[in-house]
Amino acid sequence: MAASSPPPRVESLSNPVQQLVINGEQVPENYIHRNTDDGPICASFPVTEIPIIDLGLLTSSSPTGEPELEKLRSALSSWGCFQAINHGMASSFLDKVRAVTKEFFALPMEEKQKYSRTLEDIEGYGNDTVVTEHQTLDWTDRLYLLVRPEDQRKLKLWPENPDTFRDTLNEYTEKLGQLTEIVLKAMAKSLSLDDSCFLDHCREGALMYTRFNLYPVCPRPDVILGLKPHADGSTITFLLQDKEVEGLQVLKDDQWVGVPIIPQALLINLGDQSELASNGIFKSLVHRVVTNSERERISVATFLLPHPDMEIEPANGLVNEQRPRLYKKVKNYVSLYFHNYQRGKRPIVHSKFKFIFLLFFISYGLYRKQVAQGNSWAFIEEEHHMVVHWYNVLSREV
Ligand SMILES: O=C(O)CCC(=O)C(=O)O
Ligand SMILES: [Fe+2]
Repeated sequence: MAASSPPPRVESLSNPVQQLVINGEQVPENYIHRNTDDGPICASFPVTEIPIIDLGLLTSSSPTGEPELEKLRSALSSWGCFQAINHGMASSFLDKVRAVTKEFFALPMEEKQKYSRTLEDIEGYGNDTVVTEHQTLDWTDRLYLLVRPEDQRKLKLWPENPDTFRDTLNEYTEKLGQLTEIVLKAMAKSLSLDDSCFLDHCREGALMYTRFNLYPVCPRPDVILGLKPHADGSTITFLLQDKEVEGLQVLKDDQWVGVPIIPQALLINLGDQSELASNGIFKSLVHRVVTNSERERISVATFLLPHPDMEIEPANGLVNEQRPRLYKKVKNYVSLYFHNYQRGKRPIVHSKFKFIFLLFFISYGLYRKQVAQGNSWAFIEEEHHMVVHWYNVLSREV
């Protein structure tokens, strides 16, 4: 092969991390983070209070709901997540979801491998797809299942062991479906938009995937991550954390901070598709998972995604002359997402208008010209608004 030809395409499945641990194998090189632009990997970053939102108050029509809506808007614009309490699920039920997750991962390897994913599919039991030779792998095993729409479920990948697994997942999905409506409506209300603005993305044919994560005990937590930094590609994500073992960290003001465990809470993360639909007012949460040399950890993440044919773009009410349109229209964002994730990149960057700087450049040029001609400020302002207006109109068509 000529020296200039591209390296061969590497696409394969990696072995379950649990298998490496059981076999006592040396940690393969491709799990080690060599150049951490993202700062040191450290499990002991400060644990900080994440905003707590009472979902019962969000649905209340009395004035007590107003401050909670304001809290929600502020949490999603500054953090991109919140701890949801009073969500209608009993603590004993959340414990049951955690218990079936642990029981599944505790099964013998041959039993779990009955549900193994293939290279062509994202669903099933397994680990990262290796897409490039430079990829750093995550220290985690997963069981990834589509739970909605129900008629698209691949039941052959749904464990029959433990025997309560399927019923528990069914009930959990049902309950998260109810919460979805509450949260998406409140998100719209908090921005003074029509109630259906975010909900419309997730009605007919919307997808819901649940991912059961296991982070086995790791011999090198100083250089290995459970999950590399990412923001979810979803509209929102519901995350049920391990009840005892911490590990999730979020990026806040360029610092990694640990997320405390509130056993009865669900952490709700804002995904890229809502950042985009809110024209950047809400921020999708950048997060990662650190590993632990003493205890394994589990978590259960449920991702809510628009139907792949649905076009998502900044809401009309959030694009104006003061706030130009920041993102392009996207469709099937998740396909873009996976391609980038394994390469450690953020796909939302590709949805940003690259030529927003042009807007400022043109405005500045006009400003200089008008000042030179001695025109009034009001005239200059009017011309600036016209430029922004045309930018908004034209960027809609891209
Ligand atoms: O395990 C966690 O706490 C986070 C999981 C997560 O971020 C994901 O599955 O996308
Ligand atoms: Fe995530």
